[in-house]
Amino acid sequence: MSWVLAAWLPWQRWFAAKERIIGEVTVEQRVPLVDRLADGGPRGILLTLRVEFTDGGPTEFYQVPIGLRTELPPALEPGVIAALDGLVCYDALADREITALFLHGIAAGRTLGDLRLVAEPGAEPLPTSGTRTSRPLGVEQSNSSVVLDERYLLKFFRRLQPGVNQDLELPRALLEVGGAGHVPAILGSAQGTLDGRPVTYAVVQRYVANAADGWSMALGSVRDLLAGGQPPDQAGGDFASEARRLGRTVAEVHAGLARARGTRVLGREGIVAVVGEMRTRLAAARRAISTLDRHAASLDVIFTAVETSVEEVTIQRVHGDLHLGQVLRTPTDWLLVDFEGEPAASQDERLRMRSPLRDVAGMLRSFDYAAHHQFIEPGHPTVPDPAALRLADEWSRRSQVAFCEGYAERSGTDPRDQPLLLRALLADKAVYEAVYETRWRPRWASLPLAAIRRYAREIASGSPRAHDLL
Ligand SMILES: Nc1ncnc2c1ncn2[C@@H]1O[C@H](COP(=O)(O)OP(=O)(O)O)[C@@H](O)[C@H]1O
Ligand SMILES: O=P(O)(O)O[C@H]1O[C@H](CO)[C@@H](O[C@H]2O[C@H](CO)[C@@H](O)[C@H](O)[C@H]2O)[C@H](O)[C@H]1O
Repeated sequence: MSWVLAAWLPWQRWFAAKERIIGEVTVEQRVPLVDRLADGGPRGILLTLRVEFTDGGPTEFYQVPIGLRTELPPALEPGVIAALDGLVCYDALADREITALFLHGIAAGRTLGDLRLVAEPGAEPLPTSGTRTSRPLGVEQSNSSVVLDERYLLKFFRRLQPGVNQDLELPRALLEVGGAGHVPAILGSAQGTLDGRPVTYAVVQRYVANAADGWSMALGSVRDLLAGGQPPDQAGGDFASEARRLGRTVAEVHAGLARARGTRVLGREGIVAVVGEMRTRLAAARRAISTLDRHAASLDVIFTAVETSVEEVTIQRVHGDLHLGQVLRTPTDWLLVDFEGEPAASQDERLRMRSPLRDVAGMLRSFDYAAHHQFIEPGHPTVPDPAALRLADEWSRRSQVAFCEGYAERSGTDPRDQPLLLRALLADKAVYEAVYETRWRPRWASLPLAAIRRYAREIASGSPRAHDLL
């Protein structure tokens, strides 16, 4: 079984270590979930896999809910892993008879081997039986989520790291301080132990059915704008009021996280350490993307400016990977999802306090992505039409400014009032994105690379003025 999984894992979207060569896969834990083989149903097992690599670097752990059946219904075929001893073995994510067990198990407070299924204290109770539908969410994601009865979202954290997952911890923290209005309600979780420490296998949230994700909304707005050919402030596709509202929401979530987990002030030494991380990230990115070499000196100018001129930075727990795909627009509000931080981050990195401007920079980058996404669509000319490019730039700038204004309305401070730090964070995020895209979606890499080129040019042409950043 281990060698079968070793061959199967690298092909899975959620397998994070794409660039490393697997040495060995062993089953770290095996939790029997159900055995209905005798009456034509599935046998379900939750496997925790220990993955070692030939480079001798850090071990990683992944979970795979496995199903075994004598005959596989067609809907489960995409998940097939192998045929084993007369049974078909498959990733059980699409199997309602297995996924519903988590929902019902949480409702009943069941313990299965090392796995504890726990209802969230004070939350709306989950059903103990009778779940009729279960469908994989079917969106681009780093983990795997399933929608049950169009009402509950069961999210399996594929790569397991010891410690309570931040996607559970931070929404809980917000609830403690009465600030959970901007996140989907957490209803339950699956907990276990890994390396002797608690680990979160999965969470159940309220599925927000009547919502549009920010990324799709932004793309729609840009499309409308280009179809009309009017400047964004006169066109139907203007996103500024949504961006302003989103800025307010993000500021409120930051205020909630600060109330719940506190803040600290980072002095010069701490700032130098943070800039050191940015330099390390850039150096690693340059090893993977040689075209970054020509911009490195300019980016370093801004990093040095932060080190030498920024006296102190207030830090706190933040979202960690905020972008338009992580926000949902309901009829009344914006909600934030996925507090896990950047997918490749270690648990220690995820727990670290950061400047809230890191999230602001993530969202500002996202407006830039949405505005320019049209230019990387298949069939689009390699050199964009200058008029379309001008409109896209204007859409991005208006959305960024409106977001900052909304943020300032609620927090009392405009992110643009910290131009050096904001610019360094924007550059750092774009460097992260360049690596992410090169690894996962090479066609998209030109989006952050174009931004890095632009930042480098702006930095080289003089020091940025406070409100002139975006
Ligand atoms: N509670 C929810 N209700 C509705 N849609 C959701 C919910 N949580 C997440 N989503 C959608 O699913 C997508 C992926 O979720 P996310 O938590 O970001 O997964 P991952 O950590 O695997 O990337 C989000 O971009 C959002 O559009
Ligand atoms: O949502 P995840 O936590 O998996 O975040 C990762 O994937 C994102 C893409 O799905 C990636 O975001 C980048 O692309 C988005 C559009 O698809 C864009 O809105 C973001 O601004 C851009 O960073 C994210 O960086 C990565 O960590």
